[in-house]
Amino acid sequence: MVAQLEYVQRAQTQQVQTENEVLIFTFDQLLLQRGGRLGPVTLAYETWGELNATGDNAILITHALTGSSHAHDPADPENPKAAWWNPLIGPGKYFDTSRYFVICANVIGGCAGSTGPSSKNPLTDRPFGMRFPVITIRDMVRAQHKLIKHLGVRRLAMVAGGSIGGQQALEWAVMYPQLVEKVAVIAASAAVSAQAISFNEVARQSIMADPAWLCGDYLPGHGPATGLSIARMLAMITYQSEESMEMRFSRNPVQREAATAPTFSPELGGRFDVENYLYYQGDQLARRFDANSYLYISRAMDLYDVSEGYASLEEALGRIRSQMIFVGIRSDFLFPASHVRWLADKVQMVGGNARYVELDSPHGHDAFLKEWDQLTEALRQF
Ligand SMILES: CC(=O)SCCNC(=O)CCNC(=O)[C@H](O)C(C)(C)COP(=O)(O)OP(=O)(O)OC[C@H]1O[C@@H](n2cnc3c(N)ncnc32)[C@H](O)[C@@H]1OP(=O)(O)O
Ligand SMILES: N[C@@H](CCO)C(=O)O
Repeated sequence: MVAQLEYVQRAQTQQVQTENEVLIFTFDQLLLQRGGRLGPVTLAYETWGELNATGDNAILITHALTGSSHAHDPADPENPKAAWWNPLIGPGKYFDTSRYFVICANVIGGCAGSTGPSSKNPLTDRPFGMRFPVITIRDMVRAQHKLIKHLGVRRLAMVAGGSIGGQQALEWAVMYPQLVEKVAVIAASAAVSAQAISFNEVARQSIMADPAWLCGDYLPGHGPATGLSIARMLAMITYQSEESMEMRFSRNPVQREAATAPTFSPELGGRFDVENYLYYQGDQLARRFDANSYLYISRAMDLYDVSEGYASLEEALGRIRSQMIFVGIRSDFLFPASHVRWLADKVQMVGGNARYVELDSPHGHDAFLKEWDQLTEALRQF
């Protein structure tokens, strides 16, 4: 009886607890930045800690391109592989769940429970595929705003994220200046470079060139695995650095059994350890991620320009009221540290409260998923 009552209460608030602790919030519709509307919209999210009575101890964590709501795993809290920001979240950690109510939601366009191209189009009862509308970072943030209102959050103590998560964090500061006390923008800038767009476009072309892509109408489990895997191989190069790849792989021969046997002559591929690493990473992503989501989210990353819709970049950044920290990574060539520093300076120039910190890491862009001590130290400067 009690269980049934709880179910009814949850259903009334459109919040349903699933087996793996991922919660679901559904709302009617979202008006989209590029026109049109999406609805109903579902967000899959997780929370850790308790919201206080005044509703002002919440922290929103925003994820990157292939992430999910699973930023923390209380069942395996010391394992960085169990959840993507596990070493930063938990009781006594930087995002201290004994004091804060930490929230992370899968972005719209994603494939980890939130509405995306693999969701059913209510008009056709089939997956959206390429009928999914173009979505932007601002759309993702507006959907998150609905979620935090639904959860009873009155003011966010912090929004923090890296890469596309950093773009979302920045957008929070500009769109909802009164709602956020502190914002951490990690390895992200005001808009990506031509070089970053180029890498993303080659990745998308490799997905769309795979005959299994079928113009986006592939059946679940029968997607363009080869195209997606090549897209990830390319992207993994951009998440590292020449320095880290030399350190890790150099010209070493394969050190372990090939992850996916290449179909061509062994003389033409699969000889070097770094090749094997890329095959493995490509294969892993093809198993866990939806190719159409990759197209849409990588495009949202390209399209993001914090000044869009404002008279100038200064006008956009002049809206910021939060205390800002910008974290660059010395060896990041996808979001170069100089671009992150430039943005921090711009925020200061328009009167904002911004600080820049640089991680002295050889690990390239993905250092925000590895350099736990440096990240904690940088964020502690808040
Ligand atoms: C933040 C977000 O929102 S996005 C989500 C982030 N998560 C991901 O990207 C999930 C995929 N994970 C990864 O790519 C990585 O673990 C990162 C980016 C977090 C760290 O990258 P790395 O420094 O390369 O990590 P690591 O050394 O653990 O290697 C990653 C994998 O490659 C394998 N690997 C490492 N070296 C080699 C090699 N020489 N040959 C073949 N495979 C290799 C590892 O065994 C590991 O496999 P596992 O994931 O099954 O344990
Ligand atoms: N490795 C991260 C970085 C992208 O910014 C991801 O896969 O989402």
